[in-house]
Amino acid sequence: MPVLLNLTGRRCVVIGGGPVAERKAMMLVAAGAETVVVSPAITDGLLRLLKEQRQGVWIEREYRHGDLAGAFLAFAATDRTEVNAAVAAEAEAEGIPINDAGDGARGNMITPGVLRRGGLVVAVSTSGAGPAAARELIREIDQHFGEDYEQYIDFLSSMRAFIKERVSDPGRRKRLLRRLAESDILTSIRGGGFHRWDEAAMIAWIEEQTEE
Ligand SMILES: C[C@@]1(CC(=O)O)C2=NC(=C\c3[nH]c(c(CCC(=O)O)c3CC(=O)O)Cc3[nH]c(c(CC(=O)O)c3CCC(=O)O)/C=C3\N/C(=C\2)[C@@H](CCC(=O)O)[C@]3(C)CC(=O)O)/[C@H]1CCC(=O)O
Ligand SMILES: NC(=O)c1ccc[n+]([C@@H]2O[C@H](COP(=O)([O-])OP(=O)(O)OC[C@H]3O[C@@H](n4cnc5c(N)ncnc54)[C@H](O)[C@@H]3O)[C@@H](O)[C@H]2O)c1
Repeated sequence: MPVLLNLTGRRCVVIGGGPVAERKAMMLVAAGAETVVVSPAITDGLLRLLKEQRQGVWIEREYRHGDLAGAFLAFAATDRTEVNAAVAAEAEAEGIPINDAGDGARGNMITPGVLRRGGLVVAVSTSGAGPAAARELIREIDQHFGEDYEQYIDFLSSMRAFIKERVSDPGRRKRLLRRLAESDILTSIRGGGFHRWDEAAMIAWIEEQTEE
């Protein structure tokens, strides 16, 4: 069951500082998490992120039991199986979800390949069968989702908020939201002929749907 987590301000701990840890930490910082990396050495990319941009904290030493205190999520990404296993055991004991980059099955959460277009999120997972294949599929999907989707999601977001604010009857609201999802706005955005709707246009659309 894939879920999207809101990580804003949440403490997330990454153990290890190689390219794999860098990928996980970048994702956490982008999600607004309070990111903590514990590792005696880190990649240049992580150094830039954590020290120069001050987006997160680098604890410059090996993992110690207790490093996961207060963590919302934990990531074990060292190149040492016994360390990753110890991190996984601490997380398990503390009830903290754990991603083990060296052994997907030992952890209880895996990171899928992800494509984002504004609010649109496409995730691809092979359930650990072939992570490189997940990455390739994302590249393929990437070609099918242009910037037009970003505009489309923006439009859906403002229109949905407007409908929720103006239409109180649940049945009518549901019908309108379904019509909205079925509308050909995306086609018109793609054709280049779409202009942001003002309040009058939104009201007109709602009335048009109600008349039919
Ligand atoms: C999608 C992506 C997201 C991300 O990491 O953020 C991701 N792996 C990526 C790339 C990648 N990983 C590996 C290669 C080398 C080729 C190969 O082996 O196939 C490449 C390709 C590359 O680097 O180009 C090796 C590898 N990966 C795992 C193991 C251990 C094991 O098998 O359990 C080993 C063997 C290690 C060893 O040999 O020791 C485990 C996991 N990797 C996952 C995710 C989770 C399952 C996702 C799924 O399948 O749904 C899972 C279970 C746990 C996790 O890490 O969450 C990311 C694409 C990022 C992007 O888009 O750029
Ligand atoms: N999940 C994935 O996507 C994926 C992809 C490739 C490899 N892997 C696995 O993940 C592991 C890490 O990959 P990498 O390329 O980043 O490895 P790496 O060897 O480049 O980096 C390992 C990092 O772990 C740190 N480290 C070592 N011992 C530590 C300790 N006791 N406490 C804290 N940090 C410690 C090192 O300082 C280093 O920064 C690999 O060994 C492999 O098993 C996973």
